[in-house]
Amino acid sequence: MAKAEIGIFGQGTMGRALALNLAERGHDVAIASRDASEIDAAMAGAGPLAARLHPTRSLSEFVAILRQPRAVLFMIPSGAPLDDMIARIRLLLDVGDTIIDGGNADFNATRARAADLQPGGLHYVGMGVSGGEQGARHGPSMMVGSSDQSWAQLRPMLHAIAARFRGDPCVAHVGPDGAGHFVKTVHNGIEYADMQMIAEIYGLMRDGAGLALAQIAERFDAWRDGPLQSFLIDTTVRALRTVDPQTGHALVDLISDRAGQKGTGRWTVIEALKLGQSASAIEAAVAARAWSAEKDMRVAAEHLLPAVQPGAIPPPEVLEQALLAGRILAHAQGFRVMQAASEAYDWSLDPARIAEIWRAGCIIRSALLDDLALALRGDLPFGHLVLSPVLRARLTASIPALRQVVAAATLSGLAVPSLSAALGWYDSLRRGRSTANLIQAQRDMFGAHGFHRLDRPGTHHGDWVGELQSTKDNTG
Ligand SMILES: NC(=O)C1=CN([C@@H]2O[C@H](COP(=O)(O)OP(=O)(O)OC[C@H]3O[C@@H](n4cnc5c(N)ncnc54)[C@H](OP(=O)(O)O)[C@@H]3O)[C@@H](O)[C@H]2O)C=CC1
Ligand SMILES: O=C(CO)[C@H](O)[C@H](O)COP(=O)(O)O
Repeated sequence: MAKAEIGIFGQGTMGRALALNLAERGHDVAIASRDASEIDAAMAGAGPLAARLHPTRSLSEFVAILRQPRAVLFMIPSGAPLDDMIARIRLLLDVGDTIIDGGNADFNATRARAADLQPGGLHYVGMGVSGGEQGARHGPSMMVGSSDQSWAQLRPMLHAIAARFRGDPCVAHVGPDGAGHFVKTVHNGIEYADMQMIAEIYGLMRDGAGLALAQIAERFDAWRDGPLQSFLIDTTVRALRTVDPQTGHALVDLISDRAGQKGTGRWTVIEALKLGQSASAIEAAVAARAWSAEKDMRVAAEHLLPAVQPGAIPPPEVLEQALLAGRILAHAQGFRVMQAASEAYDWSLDPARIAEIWRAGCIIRSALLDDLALALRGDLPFGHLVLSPVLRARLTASIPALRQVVAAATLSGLAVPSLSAALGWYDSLRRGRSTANLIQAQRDMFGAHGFHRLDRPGTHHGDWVGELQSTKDNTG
């Protein structure tokens, strides 16, 4: 008998937590996994909520227990595992049923999957879910890309389980097909930049100022209630204060300094470049993770390349403001990329609503997002957050600190790639006259690419003086 309103395939970290969240809000959920022991563990750990969970042991049993039109949520790795599961389950579904991918997926693949399923009458939803295990269990932030029909079907359940910010559910139908996964991808890109900038400030305190771990934790702790207030600063304080029970050492000092990455940061940068945009602070964060992985080379390089004597590191209040400026700029880059995608794919993304649903539940939730939501609802000259009156004032106050920190780090030979990329972007935007006139001259000289003049219309070429020294050398 069809009993369940939704089915969740994949009972790993996220699938299991979402199933319990739905059950707690009174929804009947069918659960399935390729691994029967995951189902047993999910049922055993559900306590009284087990009454609302319906364990299934085969795909046909899973589909049969779902009310029609069916809604099947996959919480498994994107890519080949998902494609394989879609190929199997589509044979069992009926016209009007909906497949939802709640994992982190490349939005291009989401669009292709939606287009592939549509002729057979199946709906496909790409839904970004953020908040990690705790978010999924007690209230995630969700970014839904779907048809209006699928949104109407899913909305009551998603509203019920979403995180709430002052009563507002942190879930939105952001656009069609790939829009939800695109927005989630950019969310993760911002997450990468925020984490990297926090790590850069930690590095300045550790390697520049020579502070002990407890002192660094104290500094971050003091920022928890100020303008940097956020989930990621909270996680930083907890990380810095956790002691390994086996050794009695600070756990963070025992963790290998090679960062992992599953792809969403990289996708943000790739899509930004494809759209003719730059997300340089996010790119620097992706690159920093990649460089961190080259541990053996770095250890060797420390002895082969000249050391730099660290100079004075700015005081905590300056570090705090610098981190705030960097955070604002990373978000501004992310929102700029989303705006470009919205135009390119005709999505009509509502950036203010996106900021609103990121105010609770997700990994990048922070006090800043409330300001961003306000700024995005207001006047946004040239579509740039850095020009909104709210953020202009914030940046005017905090950019001098960012300059001070980037300068001190540079002179001390301490890498702050994300903070300095953010500052470089800000300084590029801030100049009415760039240096691209020289680039245009070079392009015309070596490739006859042409240029526009300030004093007359049309495309022109230069009558360049002299000859190229390198050409003379080669022919001589
Ligand atoms: N963890 C997090 O903080 C977040 C994760 N996500 C995304 O959610 C999705 C699930 O992540 P998470 O729950 O953390 O991952 P887990 O590794 O905890 O669970 C993955 C689940 O997918 C199943 N699975 C793996 N490969 C296959 C396959 N080839 N066919 C069928 N099932 C398969 C696993 O089964 P088995 O145990 O048998 O391998 C398991 O049930 C991912 O797309 C991830 O990117 C999104 C937001 C946050
Ligand atoms: O989506 C998330 C949060 O929003 C996940 O935590 C994400 O998988 C982390 O990415 P990575 O493993 O690349 O650091």
